Amino acid sequence: MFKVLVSDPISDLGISLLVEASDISIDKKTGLSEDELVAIIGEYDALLVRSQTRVTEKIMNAGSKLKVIGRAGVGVDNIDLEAATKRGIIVINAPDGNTITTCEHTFAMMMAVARHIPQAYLKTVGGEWDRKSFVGVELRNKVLGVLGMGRIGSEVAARAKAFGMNVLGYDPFLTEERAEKIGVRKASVEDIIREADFITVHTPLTPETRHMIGKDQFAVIKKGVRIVNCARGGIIDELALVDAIDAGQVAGAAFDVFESEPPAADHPFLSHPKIIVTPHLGASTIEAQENVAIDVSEQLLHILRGEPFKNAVNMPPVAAEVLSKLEPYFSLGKKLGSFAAQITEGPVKEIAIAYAGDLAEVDTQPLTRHIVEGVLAHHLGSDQVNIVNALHLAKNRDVNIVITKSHASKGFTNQVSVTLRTDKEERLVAGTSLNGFGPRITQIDKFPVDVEPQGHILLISHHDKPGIIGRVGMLLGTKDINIATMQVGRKIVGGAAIMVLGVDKGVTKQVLGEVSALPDLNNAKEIQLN
Ligand SMILES: NC(=O)c1ccc[n+]([C@@H]2O[C@H](COP(=O)([O-])OP(=O)(O)OC[C@H]3O[C@@H](n4cnc5c(N)ncnc54)[C@H](O)[C@@H]3O)[C@@H](O)[C@H]2O)c1
Ligand SMILES: O=C(O)[C@H](O)COP(=O)(O)O
Repeated sequence: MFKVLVSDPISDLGISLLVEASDISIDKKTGLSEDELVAIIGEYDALLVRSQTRVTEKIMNAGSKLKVIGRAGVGVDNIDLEAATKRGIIVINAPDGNTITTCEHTFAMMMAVARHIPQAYLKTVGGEWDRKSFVGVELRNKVLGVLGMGRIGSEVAARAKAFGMNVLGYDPFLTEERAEKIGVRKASVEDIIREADFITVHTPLTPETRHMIGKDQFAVIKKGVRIVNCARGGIIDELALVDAIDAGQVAGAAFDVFESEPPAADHPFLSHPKIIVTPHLGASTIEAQENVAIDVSEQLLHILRGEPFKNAVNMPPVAAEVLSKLEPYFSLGKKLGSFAAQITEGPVKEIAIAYAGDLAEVDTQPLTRHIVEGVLAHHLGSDQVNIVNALHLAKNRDVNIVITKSHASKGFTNQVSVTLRTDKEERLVAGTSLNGFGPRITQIDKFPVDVEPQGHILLISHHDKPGIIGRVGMLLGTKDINIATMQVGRKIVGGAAIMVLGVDKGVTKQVLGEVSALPDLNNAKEIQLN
């Protein structure tokens, strides 16, 4: 049974998938402090949050069973991603579910600031019939500058066109072709600052976007501009904005987000007549909350159940067509890494991975993660390593990872080989996935073999002499160890050879010692693959 803690208000309908799952138990505890979370997080396999819960390193360190943090929404700036990656905790989000909702809120804010709606409402309900103070402006024929043309920015641009606005878009990834397709003019930040009557920001908050519009930009910004921020507090310098409004440079602003949330009671936005605010409501619709909760719940279930998943924030995304090529090799890759680690003496200095065949054509990094996980888990413990932190842990331990690729694959469609280098030796294990037969180990060191990577395996190195197989079989028989499969490999008659035995149960060190002591035998090792 997996335990999931929901620590922010998340749609009940959206998480019904989790509620109904027989292998999941859910606790909802919202509004907890960091210390309160630290005290209970140790019980949970997964944590589900929105933007209120700050998931700090301290909380993760206390989450000894924590495998995944799900963010029902886009922004993950409330989650310490570096700490999560270090600890191998997968962070997932729901990037698509609240796009339209936030875009619509942006529009509501833009229209509200253009027509002074909140200010007029307050006066009207206060008993005043003031029609003079609230003369607004039309959106039609105005220039809208959109900073950040991702999911939300692009939807805002599309709606702005329907309002007859001329849209300028800036985004480092906006190509001329895409701009043309969306119907916006590709512009620079400077163009937008100089030309736009309305500016709306839709970027994440990064060191680069922090105070993207600040004192310097307000000094040259088009007089009378109105500014909307439904993305993240801090993209626009709040104090510089207040000064620019007071100086008559900016006509008004509409903010859904703040540099610090909730803002202090004396925050200048809260009492400014030309600034309208909402309390981070961009994603707060019934539809969006259901969407994001459904998306994140689905992914969370996949992760807890060990199934493939998408939208991991602390791992690069994998295209569906790449994933379909790599997926048959994930379990094999981990087993090759584990096999190699179990037969290699000394601390690993280098993991050399060779991809041959069709695999050479795709981005194999996800598979590399599984292989490195297999290698490191043998030494660090399988509860300490996973595909999220495997590369990070290898780097921290100065383990060099070398990848080579070639199109030739010795007759197999694909072959993956893992070579571990230590101060003492270099060992190689290679494998493939055979259509209809599944994963196979195809080579151990220089010896070609055909071994199913499963269960208890005895790897015996010996001299190729008559009678040796019988002696090993006899000895194991007297110890009540049944041999399920057997493979022998040699390069030349009478030379060095290996024997790979699949056995039905584990072999004690003592039995291994006795096998190794048999005449013409060099050594025997047991490998366990789950
Ligand atoms: N107010 C809310 O409740 C709410 C709801 C949803 C999303 N958001 C926030 O809105 C923002 C946009 O969300 P999205 O889903 O569109 O994200 P997205 O990733 O689809 O788009 C962000 C875009 O910003 C661009 N960008 C990055 N650095 C930039 C820079 N220096 N200049 C210009 N563009 C830059 C990226 O290239 C990307 O295209 C995020 O900050 C998200 O957290 C807020
Ligand atoms: O990044 C997001 O998805 C938005 O800021 C929404 O945050 P919320 O889930 O706390 O409303």
